[in-house]
Amino acid sequence: MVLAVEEIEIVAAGRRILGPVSLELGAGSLTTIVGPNGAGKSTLVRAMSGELRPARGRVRLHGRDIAGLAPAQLATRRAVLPQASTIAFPFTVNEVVALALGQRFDLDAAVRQRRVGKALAAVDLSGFGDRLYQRLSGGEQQRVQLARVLCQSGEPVEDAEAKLLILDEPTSSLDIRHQVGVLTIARRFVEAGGVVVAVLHDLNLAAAFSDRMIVLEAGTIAADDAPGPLLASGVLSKVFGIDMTILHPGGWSRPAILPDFSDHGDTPRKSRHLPSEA
Ligand SMILES: Nc1ncnc2c1ncn2[C@@H]1O[C@H](COP(=O)(O)OP(=O)(O)OP(=O)(O)O)[C@@H](O)[C@H]1O
Repeated sequence: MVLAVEEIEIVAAGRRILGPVSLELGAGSLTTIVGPNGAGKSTLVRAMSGELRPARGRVRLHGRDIAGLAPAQLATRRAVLPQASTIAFPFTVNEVVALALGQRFDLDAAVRQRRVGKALAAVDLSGFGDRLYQRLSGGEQQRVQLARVLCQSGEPVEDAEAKLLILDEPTSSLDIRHQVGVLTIARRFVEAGGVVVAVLHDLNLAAAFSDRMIVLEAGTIAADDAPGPLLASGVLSKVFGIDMTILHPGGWSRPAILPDFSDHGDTPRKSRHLPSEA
């Protein structure tokens, strides 16, 4: 098992905001975490990354308690894309991505530059290296941050250990092509033996790309299953409090979800502006 979350509880401001939660992530799997605003998704992935200490329970990475791993040991085993990243200094794109290699004194300058270039190419930003990060668009900045994460992780498996990527809303600022691009990168990473866990708000993307979806509701796991059976169970309608129509264009493995507005009068299909209804 690459990551094991064992009965963790996170307490903030005297209140339990997550838990108890238990789950395991194995090599070669892409898991998405979905759920309403405030359900505890970011809290869970911050605990998985070792950033937040649980009040109870523990997180093990490759069998070792994550709380006992030094930052440099953590950095070579897991890489984290946080929900928001601000860079206060006028760094170039190359410099931001190279921050990922800060602790890797074993890598010489040529190897570092090669890794930075490879990561930028993966996110479709070749040629952006000398530009100032602060002057990029929101979506470009998000892709630079993903490049930083890819640069840090390197190969999906090294020394027979699968690497873990933790991505908190990696597609929130991206256009549709780059959303698909980012999740394709995540899929390639797991197909090469790595592990990815991603928080996503887009249920269609989550269903299309993940092996497993975990639904969080009020700090606990409401469902944990492969996308097909999970969507069929109706749990998403219950947790989000909205009727949904599930389409199955490609069979169970690639369902698509549409919100169902049919009980609420004005639906997009019944718009007065459609020529057929004029
Ligand atoms: N440091 C904190 N102190 C007090 N409450 C907190 C703290 N951090 C998070 N919370 C609360 O814990 C709950 C879970 O927050 P979290 O950010 O994990 O939600 P989320 O599922 O990621 O939400 P979103 O979809 O809006 O990003 C929220 O109600 C939030 O207000």
